[in-house]
Amino acid sequence: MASTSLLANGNMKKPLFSFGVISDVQYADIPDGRSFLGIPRYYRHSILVLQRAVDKWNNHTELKFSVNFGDIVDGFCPKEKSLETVQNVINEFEKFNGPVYHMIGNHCLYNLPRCKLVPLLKMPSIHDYAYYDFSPSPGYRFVVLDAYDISAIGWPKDHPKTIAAIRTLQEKNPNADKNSPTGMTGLEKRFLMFNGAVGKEQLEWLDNILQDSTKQQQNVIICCHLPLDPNAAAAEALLWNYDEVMEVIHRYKCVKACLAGHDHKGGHSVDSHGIHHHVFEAALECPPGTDAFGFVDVYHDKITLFGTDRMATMEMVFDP
Ligand SMILES: Nc1ccn([C@@H]2O[C@H](COP(=O)(O)O)[C@@H](O)[C@H]2O)c(=O)n1
Ligand SMILES: O=P(O)(O)OC[C@H](O)CO
Repeated sequence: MASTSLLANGNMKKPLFSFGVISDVQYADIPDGRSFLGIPRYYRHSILVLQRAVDKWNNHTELKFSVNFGDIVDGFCPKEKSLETVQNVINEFEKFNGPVYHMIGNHCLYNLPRCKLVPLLKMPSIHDYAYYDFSPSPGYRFVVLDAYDISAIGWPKDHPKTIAAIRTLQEKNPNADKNSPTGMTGLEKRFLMFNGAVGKEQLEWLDNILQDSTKQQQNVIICCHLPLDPNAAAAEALLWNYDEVMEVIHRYKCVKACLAGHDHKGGHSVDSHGIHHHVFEAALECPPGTDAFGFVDVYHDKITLFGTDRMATMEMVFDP
C-alpha cells in the first residue's frame, strides 16, 4: 500500500538507478530459536526469504546491483558446516543478475575468519579489509564501511586489532561476559563484543573519499552493518566509535544517507545535519511465509525504499 501511495504522490519520475537490499539473513540449518531477548528466529526459513528477494530483484529487471548488509550465516551454525553454509548463501546471492556488494557482520565472523570471508564475498577491497567504495552512476558514490575493523572477533587472537578491541572492552564493559550490557547505562551499552569500531586508517580513508566525492559533486550513501545514529537503533547495536565516524561525515555535505543492519527490528532517524539513518529489518525474524527485503529507487534529491512485508517503505528526501 505504501508503495502505491508513494507512486500516487508523484513518484513517477524515472530514478537515476535502483538497487536491492537485504540484511541479517543469519541462515543456519538448525531448528527455530529465539534471540537473547526472546524474539523468534527462523533459521531455516531465512534462506527462503533471500531466495524470494533474488527472484523479485531479477523480475524487477532494472536493478543495477544489490547490497547485503551482513550476517549471512548465524553463529549457531555448527562450525564444521560454516564454510558450506556460507557458500550456500553466497550461491543464492549469485543467482541475482547483477553485482552484489556485501558487508561482514558479527555472525559471519563467528563462523569464518575475515581472511576467508573477504575473498568468498568477492569484496573489492585490499588485504583482509572489508571496506571499499563504488560509484554506480557519475553523481553517486557508495561507501561500504567495515564495522569490525577493530574487533575481538575475526582477526587472529594475537593481531594488534584484536588486542586493541579487547583493551576497549576491558575499559568500557565491566562484565565477565563482554556481550552483556548489565549495569551499563545509556550509549555506553554499545561496548559489547558483538559490536566493533572503524580504525584510524579506515577513518582517514573515509575522510579522503568524502573529500573527493565533494570535489566530484557526488551524493554519498554510507553502508555499514552497525548503525551510526543513536536515534535509529538501540544503544546495544551501535558502532563503538559511531561518534568519530559521524564527526568525519559531518565535515562534508555530500553524505545523504547512512544505511545499516544488525538491529533486527529496524529503525529510522534524521540527524542534526539532515542525514537519514535507516536500519533494515532482519530477514531472520520473518515468520514463515513472510519477507523482509526491498529495493531502493535513487534520485538526485531523494531515495525511496520499497520494502516487502516486514521491511518498511520509506521516502528519504535530502536536505538541499
Ligand atoms: N541485552 C542483551 C543482549 C545480548 N546479550 C548477549 O549477547 C548474546 C547474543 O545476543 P542475541 O541477540 O544474538 O541473542 C547473548 O547470548 C547474550 O550473551 C546480553 O547479554 N544482553
Ligand atoms: O544479530 P545479533 O544476533 O548479533 O543481534 C544483534 C542485536 O539485535 C543488536 O542489538
